[in-house]
Amino acid sequence: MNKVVLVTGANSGIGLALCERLLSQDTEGLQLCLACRNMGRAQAARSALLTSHPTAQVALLQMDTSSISSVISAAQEIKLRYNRLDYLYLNAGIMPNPQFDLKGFFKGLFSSKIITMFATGEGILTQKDGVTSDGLREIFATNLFGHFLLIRELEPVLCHEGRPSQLIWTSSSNAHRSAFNLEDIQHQRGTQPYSSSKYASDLLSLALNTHYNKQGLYSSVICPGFVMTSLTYGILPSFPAFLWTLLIPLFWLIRIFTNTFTLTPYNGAEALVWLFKQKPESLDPTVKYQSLTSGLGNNYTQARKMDIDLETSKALYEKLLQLESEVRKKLKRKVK
Ligand SMILES: NC(=O)C1=CN([C@@H]2O[C@H](COP(=O)(O)OP(=O)(O)OC[C@H]3O[C@@H](n4cnc5c(N)ncnc54)[C@H](OP(=O)(O)O)[C@@H]3O)[C@@H](O)[C@H]2O)C=CC1
Ligand SMILES: CC(C)CCC[C@@H](C)[C@H]1CC[C@H]2C3=C(CC[C@]12C)[C@@]1(C)CCC(=O)[C@@H](C)[C@@H]1CC3
Repeated sequence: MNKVVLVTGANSGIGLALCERLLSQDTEGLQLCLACRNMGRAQAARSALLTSHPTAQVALLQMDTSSISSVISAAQEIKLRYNRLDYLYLNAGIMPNPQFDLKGFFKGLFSSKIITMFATGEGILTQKDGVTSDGLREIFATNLFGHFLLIRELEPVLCHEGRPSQLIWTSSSNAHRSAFNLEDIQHQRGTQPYSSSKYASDLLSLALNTHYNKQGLYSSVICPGFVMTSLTYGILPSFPAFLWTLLIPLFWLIRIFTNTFTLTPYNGAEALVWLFKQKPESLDPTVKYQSLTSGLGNNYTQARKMDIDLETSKALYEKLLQLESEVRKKLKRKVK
């Protein structure tokens, strides 16, 4: 039977590399659906995939994860097209208006935290967040809440006892407990909305396992490591792409000390591909699966314990349900 795989944010970077790698493993037995906000870029990604895999089944779906109405209509379309989804990769993500703290970076270079700084970006990155047309914080809506709503909408095609389905989140080692506040889940008051949204996805994944495992739905999180994509190029906007390329030998050197410098989308997708091959029942819901690349360039996946607890994950889940009911009410009023 064909496996149906839906990937959000599939038109570039890690999402696109994941699609390419899945098709390289099994072109015939897969039905891929690329869920993207920009259909022009989605078409280009589909053409690229079909060039290397001409017989592959690659469908497109328009979805903007930051928009409630877009997620709801995309979910309706998915339910019309497919009886079941085997894998849902929750990969779309943004880090808009990043501010790189150069002073903090140089301070970190000469401190004992140098490896942690390169592995997690801790202490050197903040972001200026925006507000969506639904009135939600943009990073929270795009990285977390849109995906939460999508899962809720897709329950009928995801929950099947006997044949489990998998949710796989592209989280980050930049997810820190200190950036997250249960009283401010959208991170309206702080300067690290990206870290907060990724920490929230770690918590949510645990809560989803608590709620859905009995119904045959499992959730896991991964970190792709530091990958050079449009998201990371945006961190130093005045730095042209060719300068990043010039830095690659330096990054290879750093990789000897921290194998989190996966650098290419292909390498970064390692843990996503690894999870595709695992039995979901055998996975640990309290670990993050990390894509790693050794100094010699070999890829592997390693499980790392997350700094999360069940109580906070349940509390976040309740808050998300409450927010969901509020936005649905608002949407109904708008339609009337
Ligand atoms: N690069 C890195 O070092 C790391 C990345 N990550 C995570 O990996 C994931 C993929 O990022 P990466 O490949 O690096 O970056 P890219 O910018 O290349 O990919 C991000 C993808 O998400 C899509 N996207 C953004 N906003 C929306 C939206 N509102 N609705 C639908 N799709 C959207 C983008 O579409 P569009 O082309 O239209 O913008 C794009 O396809 C993200 O979740 C990121 O946080 C985690 C750790 C490290
Ligand atoms: C110009 C200098 C010589 C080199 C600057 C390097 C930094 C821009 C990077 C060093 C570690 C990187 C990193 C990320 C972004 C770019 C760096 C800060 C992330 C925060 C990107 C998003 C994530 O989710 C993290 C896992 C990355 C961690 C490492």
